[in-house]
Amino acid sequence: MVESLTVSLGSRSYPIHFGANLRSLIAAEITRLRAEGRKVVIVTDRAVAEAQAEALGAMGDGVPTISVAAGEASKSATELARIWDFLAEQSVDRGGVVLAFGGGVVGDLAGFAAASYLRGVAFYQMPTTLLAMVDSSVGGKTGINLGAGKNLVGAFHQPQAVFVDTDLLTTLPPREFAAGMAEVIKYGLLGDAELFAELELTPLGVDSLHLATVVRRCCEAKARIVEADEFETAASGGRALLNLGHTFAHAIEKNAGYGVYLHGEAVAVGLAAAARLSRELGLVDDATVARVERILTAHKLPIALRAPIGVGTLMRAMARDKKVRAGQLRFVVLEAVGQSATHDQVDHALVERVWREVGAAD
Ligand SMILES: NC(=O)c1ccc[n+]([C@@H]2O[C@H](COP(=O)([O-])OP(=O)(O)OC[C@H]3O[C@@H](n4cnc5c(N)ncnc54)[C@H](O)[C@@H]3O)[C@@H](O)[C@H]2O)c1
Ligand SMILES: O=C(O)C(=O)C[C@@H](O)[C@H](O)[C@H](O)COP(=O)(O)O
Ligand SMILES: [Zn+2]
Repeated sequence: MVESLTVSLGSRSYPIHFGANLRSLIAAEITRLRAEGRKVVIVTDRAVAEAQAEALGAMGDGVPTISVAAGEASKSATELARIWDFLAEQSVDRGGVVLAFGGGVVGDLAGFAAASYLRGVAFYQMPTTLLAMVDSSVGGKTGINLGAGKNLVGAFHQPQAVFVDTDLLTTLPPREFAAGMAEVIKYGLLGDAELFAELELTPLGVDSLHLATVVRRCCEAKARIVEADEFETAASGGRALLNLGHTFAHAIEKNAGYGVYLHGEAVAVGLAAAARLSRELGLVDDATVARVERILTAHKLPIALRAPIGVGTLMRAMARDKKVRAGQLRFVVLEAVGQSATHDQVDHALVERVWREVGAAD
């Protein structure tokens, strides 16, 4: 059975479909689009194309497909240009449709190619990682990395629809499943204390009977946040809350070298750091920090850097964060488990102390 929820954004509204064997639904959608004379292309990565060859074949029989190398390094200007060239070679016109079949890397990259090619063509998301199902496939943030920092070039471009089939996760490597759990735990921390408590009691695994329910709950949370603040312009709170842990995480990803920490692993260290920063600011107590660290560890996620990176280097990378205004860092902090807020004017000395606590070097 297919269940759906709508992300309500006026003319940019779209459904998120949940169910098993959604490939037949998407195959039908592709057939409908092609019957209307619309050119459909698929963007995926090589590991997904191999692990999910059957699903890809069932959906994309005869559909031109481009595969990028698996991993964060593909979120680059080089790969973006390769996809633009592919779209041109395939004579994709303004009625064209890009289907992103993969994790967050494929979704962000293909989504930005769709946002920019011919000044914008339609795209669909079929996420294949836990992280992409609960977070990156919803909300329309697309983009690539620069040497200077994560996601520094991109666009808001909402998909036409998202197809979430948790059966695709059976081939996902355990380390990648754990990385997705960092974003799930993020949802608990930023606004769903009940979800957090459930995960504390029973860590979620790929075999958990309620996996699909948890995925849907995260999508619902993200949909409501995005509906309220699509372009992340709220003066406080709003969509920026989805960035909990990310001011730290993006500095780690950039400085360790893209791909050394999976995004979710860097977010896990970032969540631990955000909890510690919230304690420094007097917002939460030691017990809350301990709960955050315990739940991350229980889901096989890091809570400290694996190898030291200099505090100065990390602080300089943070200055590139997209939440910075007039040179001031903006952090997402915890007020309790299940309650978060944005916080401006944080003393840099406190941030440096937190970096050292999670393993940064002088
Ligand atoms: N746009 C957003 O709102 C948003 C939100 C969160 C994260 N992101 C971005 O998402 C990216 C991380 O996404 P990710 O964690 O999905 O990583 P990913 O896209 O690199 O996928 C993880 C790995 O798993 C493999 N894989 C994917 N699905 C598989 C499957 N079903 N079976 C076997 N292997 C599979 C991939 O080939 C890859 O090697 C980062 O670039 C991050 O910045 C974006
Ligand atoms: O959708 C959002 O908004 C998010 O912040 C979700 C994050 O998990 C995601 O990593 C996002 O790509 C970060 O965006 P950025 O604007 O901080 O680069
Ligand atoms: Zn993220």
